[in-house]
Amino acid sequence: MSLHETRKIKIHQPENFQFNSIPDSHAWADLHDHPTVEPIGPDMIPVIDLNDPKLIEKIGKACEEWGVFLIRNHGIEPKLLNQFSSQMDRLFALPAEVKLKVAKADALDAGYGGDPISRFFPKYTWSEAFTILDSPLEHAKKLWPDDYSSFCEVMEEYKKAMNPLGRRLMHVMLLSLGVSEEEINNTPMGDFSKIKTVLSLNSYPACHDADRVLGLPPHSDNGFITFVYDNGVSGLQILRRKDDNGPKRWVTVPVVPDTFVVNVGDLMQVLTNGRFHNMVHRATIGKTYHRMSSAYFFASELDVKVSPLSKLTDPGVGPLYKTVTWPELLQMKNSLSYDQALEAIKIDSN
Ligand SMILES: C=C1C[C@]23C[C@@]1(O)CC[C@H]2[C@@]12CCC[C@@](C)(C(=O)O1)[C@H]2[C@@H]3C(=O)O
Ligand SMILES: O=C(O)CCC(=O)C(=O)O
Ligand SMILES: [Fe+2]
Repeated sequence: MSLHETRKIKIHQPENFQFNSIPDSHAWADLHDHPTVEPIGPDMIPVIDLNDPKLIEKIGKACEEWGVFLIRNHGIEPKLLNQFSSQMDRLFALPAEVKLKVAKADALDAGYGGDPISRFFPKYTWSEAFTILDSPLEHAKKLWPDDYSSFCEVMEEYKKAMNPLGRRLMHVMLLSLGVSEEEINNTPMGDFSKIKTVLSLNSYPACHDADRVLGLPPHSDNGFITFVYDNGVSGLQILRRKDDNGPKRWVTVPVVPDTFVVNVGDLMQVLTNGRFHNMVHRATIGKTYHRMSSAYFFASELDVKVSPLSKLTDPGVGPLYKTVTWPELLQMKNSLSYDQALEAIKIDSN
């Protein structure tokens, strides 16, 4: 099975997002299903310094309690991040007719278009995305026939720099659960050829009626972990998950310079046998500022079967999830209700 065997997507970019009033097709009714709160007090999302002597402990706690945290001192050069942001600006500033030259034919293809999850919701999103599966070269040549190399170089460099960071974090996460180095080496992260990464660039134009539109509907990511980097405009919100006796609420992720947001995805939940939980999040729209973000999905190669680590399965209970590949998860999200994929591979322990 490939990532591409999915339903067709239609491009639903509103005409450069210029409307006097929000069309019904883009007006969401249920954005206030839960209250939105600021990240303060008990809702303060952990910010973790990767040089912290208590790193393993802190990451483990953040994954168990939150499923999301910010990292600083991550080692990615500011110069590269500036170049990366400039290329994102350059891409989304292109006229709509140019971007549509590299439109995705299918929801999970590389290229320009909407995000794959919007198909599961009755309204369109106020966003556009550009997905890089392997090399962006073919698409960049169509977007900038005379000047495509700088985009490709920066995207490749970004992916190359992020890969070891992904490995390092996954390593620390598993160490925090008491998994030994040897066991980690037997997981997909122990073998470079078994990791697959995808880079998605997202653009969320400002909207005068921002409370009625949505950038990305609530979802969890499918891979192990995702790194989000944005242009300093807030908009990402997470659904507070930890059962802290409080009501469910959307917590706005703070904008902290020089950090990445890291979130736990579905494959990580499977690998850790539910010790770490995926994290539901959404992207909201601002009234004044155009937000841009990138999501670097760190997952396993398409044919790698991910199953709970034996070290993390309870002797009497066994694994909680059946073995699954990344495309199988995507496929299940396609054919079942969007949030039922992990339920579908749950092993009934009775
Ligand atoms: C490989 C990919 C990861 C992704 C699906 C995609 O083809 C490109 C888009 C990614 C995205 C973004 C929004 C949420 C998500 C779950 C989705 O449906 O499309 C992720 C997918 C993922 O996490 O695997
Ligand atoms: O834009 C963001 O902050 C989040 C993007 C995201 O969740 C995704 O691409 O899966
Ligand atoms: Fe996401």
